Order: sequence, then C-alpha cells, then structure tokens
Amino acid sequence: MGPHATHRCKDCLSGRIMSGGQAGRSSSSSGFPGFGDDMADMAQLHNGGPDGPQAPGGGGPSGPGREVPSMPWFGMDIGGTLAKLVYFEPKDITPDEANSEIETLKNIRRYLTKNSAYGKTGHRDMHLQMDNVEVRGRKGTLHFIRFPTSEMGNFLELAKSKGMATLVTTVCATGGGAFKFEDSFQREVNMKLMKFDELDSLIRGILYIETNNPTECYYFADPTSDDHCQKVPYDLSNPYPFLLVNIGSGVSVLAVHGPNKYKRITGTSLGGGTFLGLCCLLTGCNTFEEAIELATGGDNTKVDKLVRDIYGGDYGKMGLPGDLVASSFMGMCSFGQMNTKERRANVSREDLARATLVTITNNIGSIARMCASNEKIHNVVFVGNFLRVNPISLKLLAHAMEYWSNGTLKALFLEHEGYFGAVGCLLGFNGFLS
Ligand SMILES: Nc1ncnc2c1ncn2[C@@H]1O[C@H](COP(=O)(O)OP(=O)(O)OP(=O)(O)O)[C@@H](O)[C@H]1O
Ligand SMILES: CC(C)(CO)[C@@H](O)C(=O)NCCC(=O)O
Repeated sequence: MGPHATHRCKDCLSGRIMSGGQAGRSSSSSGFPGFGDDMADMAQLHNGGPDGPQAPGGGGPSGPGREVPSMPWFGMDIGGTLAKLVYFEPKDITPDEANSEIETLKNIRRYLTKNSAYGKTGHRDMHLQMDNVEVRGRKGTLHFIRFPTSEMGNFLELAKSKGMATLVTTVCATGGGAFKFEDSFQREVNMKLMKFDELDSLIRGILYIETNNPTECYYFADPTSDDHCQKVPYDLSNPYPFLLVNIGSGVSVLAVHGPNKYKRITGTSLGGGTFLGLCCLLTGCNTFEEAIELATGGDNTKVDKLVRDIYGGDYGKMGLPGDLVASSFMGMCSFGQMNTKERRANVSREDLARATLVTITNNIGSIARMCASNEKIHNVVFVGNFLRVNPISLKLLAHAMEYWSNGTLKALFLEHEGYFGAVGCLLGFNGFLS
C-alpha cells in the first residue's frame, strides 16, 4: 500500500489566577449560552473568597523570594479554535488546611471535579486526568477542560454580569487569545492576564507530562495493517533532538534541542482549521466530531487522482506506488468514461470528508518530513487537537514518516494532544517547574 493512501486498522480506530475579592455565589441565571449557570458559578469562584490571596489551602512550601500563588491553580491556552483550561486539584490538604479552607475554594473543586460537562460546550476530558502529580511542591490531580474560543466573549460578559469587574484578579494565559482578549479581560472583568509564550509553554508542558506519565508517548507499529496495527509505548525520557509538529488551527514546526533551546522552523496555514472549514463547506457538517465520523466511512480514492490513474500502475523509476495520491481532489474533474457531473454524483459526503482529511494530513506530513530531513532529526513528535479522535491522520502520518524515510524517521504521538500549552503555562508562573 502506498504511503498516502488510506487504510483502517480495526484495533485503533496559573498560576496566580486568583487574588482577593469578595465573590460569593449568585443564584441568578447566567445567560451564557455555552456554559450555562455552572460556568457562571465557576467564573465567580475563580476569584477566591473573602480571605483573598493568602487563603489557607492556597499555598504550599515556598522558599525565600518564591511566593506560591493562591489557589485555585489554572493554566489557560486560548487558541484560534479551542480554549484549553488545566486545573490542579490539591490532594494533600491537611486537616488544618481543610478546616480553615474557604468555602469558595471547596466549591470550585467540587464543581470542576464532579462534572464532566459544563453547559453545552465545555468538556472535561476525564480519560486524560493525571493523578498524584506534583505541581509547585503540592500533590494533586490535573484536570483537562476545553471549550470553543468563540465562547470567550460570552464568558466575559457573564463574568461581568456577576460582578467580576469589582474584583482584582490575574489569570495565567497563553496562546493567541492571551493577547487578543487581554483588553477585554481587563475592561470587562478587571482581570489581568499574565501572558506566556505559546511555544515556550508547549515545550514545557510536553516535558512535564512526559516525565509524569510513563505511557504518554507512543508510536504505531504496522500502521497500514488492519490486523497488525498496534499502539506501542515509546520512552521519550531522552527526547533531544526532536521535531515538534503542533497541528492546531494552523501548524507550527519546531526543532527542539533542549528544554530552552528550540527554533520555529516553519509553519503552514493548512491545518486543523482548514480541514474543519473545508469539510463543513463540502459536506454541510457542523462539528469536528461529525467531520471525522464522515471521513471514517469515506473513500478518498473516489475523489483524488492516484498515480495508477495516471500511470496505470506504479511510477517505479521514481519510487511512486500506484496507490499514492498524485493529485488531491482531481478525481472531481472528468476523466475516463465519466463526465464531471457523473463523477460528482458518484461521490458521497463521506468520500469528500475523507479526501479533505487525507489532503490536509498528507501536506502536513510532507512538510514535517522535509523539515526533519533538513534538520537531520529522526524523531517527529506530532501534537495538537487536530489529532483528537482522529486515528486516520495518526496512522497516515505514522506510515508517511516511515515509508518516505526508509524507516529512519519515527512519528511519535502524545496522549494529551492539545493540552501541553495550558500545562506549560500553569507551570510557568514564577518559574516553578516542579
Ligand atoms: N471539539 C472540537 N471543536 C473544534 N475543533 C476541534 C475539536 N476537536 C478537535 N478539533 C481540531 O483541533 C483544531 C484546533 O486544535 P488546537 O486546540 O490544538 O489549536 P488552537 O490552539 O485552537 O489553534 P492555534 O494554536 O493555531 O491558535 C481544530 O482546528 C480542529 O481541527
Ligand atoms: C499563528 C499560530 C502560531 C497560532 O497558534 C498557528 O496558528 C500557526 O502556526 N499557524 C501557521 C502560520 C504559518 O503559516 O506559519
């Protein structure tokens, strides 16, 4: 099977957020369509209680000159498509701490950890939860929450309507939204954003999670085989150098040579956002999950033109197998016996979704390969939420790296996909690196 053809495998298909404030819970309706009243409560609770920043339960061991921020601890990565929120739940609270802990902190913890959905669009990825980890000298659990960035305006409006403007609060944030929404946060809810660079945060988050989760990193053995494709754990404890390909709305490619030593080599605007946009246009679908589901049932060879459609077989001299996509979407033009109209009638929404997914994935794979080869790097780590619930792309990338490099390149994947920026931002405050 050619590297760019599709296949199915049956087995694998901060910081200082809170400071001071009177807060208190409101019982009135939020009017916030995305999150509903639950999120309204959470927004209120973010601001700590009457005891302010020094509230018990909000600290931990701190050395001279290393002030530990008051709880609750969050890291927020506000991307072009999704906002990612990582919440640290302390589990080492002493009886004394528990007795004196303010009610609002308890409420936050209860609210966040007892729910997995927050209104219509907020989700906690429970399968990613990390227990018994250490952050800033405290033991606890990391929770992973996401919501569409398009809900941010409503979130701020809601926060304002709940009186947040009277509070003094600082939120640790990264991603483009930390810049874009900075003024709105300040103007509408009197919150300051403590901003961290998204790529610094991404790398810091990867290193932290990889160290704390022995099964974080994996690769695919036999990615094209329906019967033998297997997810295999990979030890990334000595990671350098590695190529990091972050597939979010757009794509960034970094060469990472050390914890603080990396460069952004290139990027492409043809990323996860492009896949979703084109797929919605072509199929009428409305969500990423729907787009992936359609693609799963589709066949891109009905839409694309393959090498064999041009050569009648392989282009052996140049090492191009017949089932390689020669030209994406070209099959929609007339060729062979059928005219364009007939061909289009023969193509389903599923086929179009599959072809869109394969086109975007192959293009990213191709850029990644060239970068790895230029930089003389063998391990290529793919992250970003485009890879969420998306085994088709995972396996296409795995196969493409291996096939085109004669086995010298290895595609590696990480379980926490799109959350590394938020984690790195949580850890970034005050230089706390746990
Ligand atoms: N529930 C979802 N809703 C929308 N897109 C999703 C969803 N799940 C996965 N995706 C995919 O993930 C992409 C966004 O990934 P990610 O959250 O890593 O990037 P981002 O931070 O929003 O973007 P950028 O870093 O470019 O600003 C979307 O473009 C889409 O392809
Ligand atoms: C702009 C960012 C860095 C925002 O995360 C990302 O969407 C990206 O890398 N886009 C690709 C931009 C380029 O063409 O290099």
